Amino acid sequence: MDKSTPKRNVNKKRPDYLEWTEYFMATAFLAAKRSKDPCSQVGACIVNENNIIVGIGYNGMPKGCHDDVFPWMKESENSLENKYLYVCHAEINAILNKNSVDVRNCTLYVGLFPCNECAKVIIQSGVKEVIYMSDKHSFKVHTIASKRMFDAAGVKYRQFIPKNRQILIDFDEINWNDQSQLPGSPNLGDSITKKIKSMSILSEEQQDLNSSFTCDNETRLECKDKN
Ligand SMILES: O=c1ccn([C@H]2C[C@H](O)[C@@H](COP(=O)(O)O)O2)c(=O)[nH]1
Repeated sequence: MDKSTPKRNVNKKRPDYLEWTEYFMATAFLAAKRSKDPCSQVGACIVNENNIIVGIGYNGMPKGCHDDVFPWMKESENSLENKYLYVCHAEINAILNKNSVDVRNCTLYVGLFPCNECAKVIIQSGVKEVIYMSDKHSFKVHTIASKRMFDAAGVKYRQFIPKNRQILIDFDEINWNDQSQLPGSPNLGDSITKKIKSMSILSEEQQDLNSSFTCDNETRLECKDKN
């Protein structure tokens, strides 16, 4: 184990677990990493009353409209060459991707306050609450219209205030061979590579592949927008 890692009490509940709201917003931000939009990557995560995720989505081109073919521009004089006529918003994709019968009484976590078109679909689908990260378009008419509709329809909305500005995903964080987790298993060191190499179960070629994997196997979920 890393000498700098503080000792943990293996007989007590882990204190540094993710709270539900952090977990769901982080899931929305992780989904946003799939977006090809060069300017705004938006992710959404829909959760039912039992804290079960029932839909995830991000902004992207519709099926069959290839994202290498359709435009990502935003300021072309020819509006047919701008992305806006084509991109499916994250909220719509999350609702359409649902793996439950419906999303009635669900909560939608989203990176950006929903536009008026998304707000209509959110209301009609029965979502009861929207938790958003950024309200950077609050002064724009489509956001004002969204809030007017949410207020009239009784859809609650509130901004997510993160406890931590960053949540780190480190594929090496969990030491699977830590004796305190798996009594009796050998502690072969912290890195997956070291463990697998010392078990001598991989060919040279596989070990090389595995080493290159461990160079960049860290994903940072950054809450870039503070608004
Ligand atoms: O509620 C929303 C609003 C916007 N989006 C997507 C649509 C576009 O891909 C970008 C916005 O691009 P800008 O360059 O920032 O204008 O965000 C969404 O998914 N949901």
